[in-house]
Amino acid sequence: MSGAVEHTPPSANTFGPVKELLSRVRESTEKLAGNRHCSGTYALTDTTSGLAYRKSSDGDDAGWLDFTNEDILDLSYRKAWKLDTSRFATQFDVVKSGLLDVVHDELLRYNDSSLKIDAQLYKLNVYGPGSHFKSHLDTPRSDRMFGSLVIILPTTHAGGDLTLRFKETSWTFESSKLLSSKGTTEATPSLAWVAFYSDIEHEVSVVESGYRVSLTYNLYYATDPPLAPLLTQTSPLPEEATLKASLKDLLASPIVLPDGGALGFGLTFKYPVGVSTEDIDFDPITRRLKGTDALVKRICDSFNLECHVKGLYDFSEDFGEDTHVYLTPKSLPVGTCDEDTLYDIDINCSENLRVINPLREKDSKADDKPVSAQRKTGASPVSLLWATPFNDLVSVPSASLAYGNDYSVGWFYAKLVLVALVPPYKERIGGSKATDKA
Ligand SMILES: O=C(O)CCC(=O)C(=O)O
Ligand SMILES: [Fe+2]
Repeated sequence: MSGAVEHTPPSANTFGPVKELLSRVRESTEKLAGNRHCSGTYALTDTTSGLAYRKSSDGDDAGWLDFTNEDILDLSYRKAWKLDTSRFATQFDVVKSGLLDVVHDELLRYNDSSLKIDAQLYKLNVYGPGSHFKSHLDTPRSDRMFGSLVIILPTTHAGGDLTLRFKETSWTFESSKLLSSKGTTEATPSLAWVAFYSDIEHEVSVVESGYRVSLTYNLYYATDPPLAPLLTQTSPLPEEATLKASLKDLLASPIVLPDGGALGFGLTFKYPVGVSTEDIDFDPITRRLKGTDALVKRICDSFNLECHVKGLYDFSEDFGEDTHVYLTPKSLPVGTCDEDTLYDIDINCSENLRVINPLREKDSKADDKPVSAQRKTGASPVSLLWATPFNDLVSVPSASLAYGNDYSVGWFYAKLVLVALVPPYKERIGGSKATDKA
């Protein structure tokens, strides 16, 4: 075959050792532990504790709440209410408070340190006895939104804890306890705050007594370029060294992707992808990865592996062959998939990659034939080893419903993966030593 894949056919007896090296990379990637949330308290003063609000949406009758003196808190008889930012103003200034620097250190620890956080005040929530907030994910307001910051103001209440759930784990922020213990030991009350990636499921349990008042902020990556990157040094986690070592061994092996290819990492977090009729570019997400996803990229960077977030589209079921798996830098049109669509993907965009699994037990030549033998100029075939499996992790904002609620038309949302390009063995042996960049 004179197809575009020039790979040395791996003999079946090298599969075992390659799989072994790969499974070490997978295990060490899965063991990486990064922050998904961070929290604390913050002391208020008499110039940061006031909040003004309009009593009705059209009138100018205003109310004032002073959280250093919560006895005067005289809230509505209603169980729960919320105000958007057209109805209230708060003296507390999240930028001046320095909280965003802490959030940056904790949640954007592994990202390019020049990324800045833009916090947009979003809502004021008041929960009276019996009210709660049922489990939900925060709707992404843009592709740049990565997190949520919740500030719980110091009012005496019981219950109303905020629980975060991620995969099988959960974590509860008992703000009521934090606030009441602060209140008794300190002259000025403190607020309690928690920030988390907004694709993490969370809920507020029932408030048993008193009122719980929270301010929510949406956290975005700021668009304006920073003056100069901050040179912060973060101390590596022990698990990082394990991943580096296993990746080093993988890359140092001549039987692993001898002619080059790619490593694929299924992402751990969800990323907002705006739904539009235009192509959606996945590449900017490469710089906006969260937590351990950012850490994996950072470690790949340290081996000089070029990394890109790509969408993975698997049309194998539609065409009964497992060679119809594509990695694309941009979203494919939403709609049904037919031969023409597939032909477009395969032939019209040389940036699209067609995934070849070098560890397939079957005869790889036969598998290449239907696409690459007949269509020579299309998507470039790439030998790809899955370091961690891919999953359905792309969060589609509710705006997607603008297309209507009829899901039967067929939706092809990409699964997002981090693709690390691996140079051929001969080229990488010189450069496989991890630098101290990570
Ligand atoms: O009040 C809270 O603690 C959380 C509120 C919340 O999750 C939201 O407004 O989306
Ligand atoms: Fe929320």
